[in-house]
Amino acid sequence: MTDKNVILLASDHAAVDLKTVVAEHLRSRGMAVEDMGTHGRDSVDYTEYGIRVARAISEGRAERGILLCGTGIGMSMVANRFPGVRAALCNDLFSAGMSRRHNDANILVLGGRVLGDVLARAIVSAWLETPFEGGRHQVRLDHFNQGFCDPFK
Ligand SMILES: O=C(CO)[C@H](O)[C@H](O)[C@H](O)COP(=O)(O)O
Repeated sequence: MTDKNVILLASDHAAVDLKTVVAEHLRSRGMAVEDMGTHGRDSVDYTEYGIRVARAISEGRAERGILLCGTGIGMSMVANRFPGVRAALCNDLFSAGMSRRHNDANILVLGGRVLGDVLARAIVSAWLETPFEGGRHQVRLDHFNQGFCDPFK
């Protein structure tokens, strides 16, 4: 069973400060946050923390997550390997909205060395508030579920 009101969060050391900003922003919006680490500024591997959130979303333990690393690139690479995960790296507002409207993204990825606090908060709000449009976009997402995008099928 998933809890729609819980957002899973994780980052590496490069984005741990922005993760705190994002967590406070989510709580101020009345959302519950499960912070899956890292919790300090010591150097860690983004892979270890990315899989925590991606696996939980893939297994249906929560509906949405937010991952952060220096650029967001590494976390995106990790998360999109998990079945059912649609992770979107959005370091701008337009992409954040579109990742929901067209891609039904269930993980938002942010770059802690790219974004300032104000823009990061705005991106998170846009991502939370924007609904999926369905229709032709659902047809395309179904292709993922049907193995259409699997290279060896
Ligand atoms: O994975 C990344 C890039 O795709 C992240 O930006 C990491 O945070 C970054 O590579 C960490 O770099 P560092 O030199 O080890 O701090």
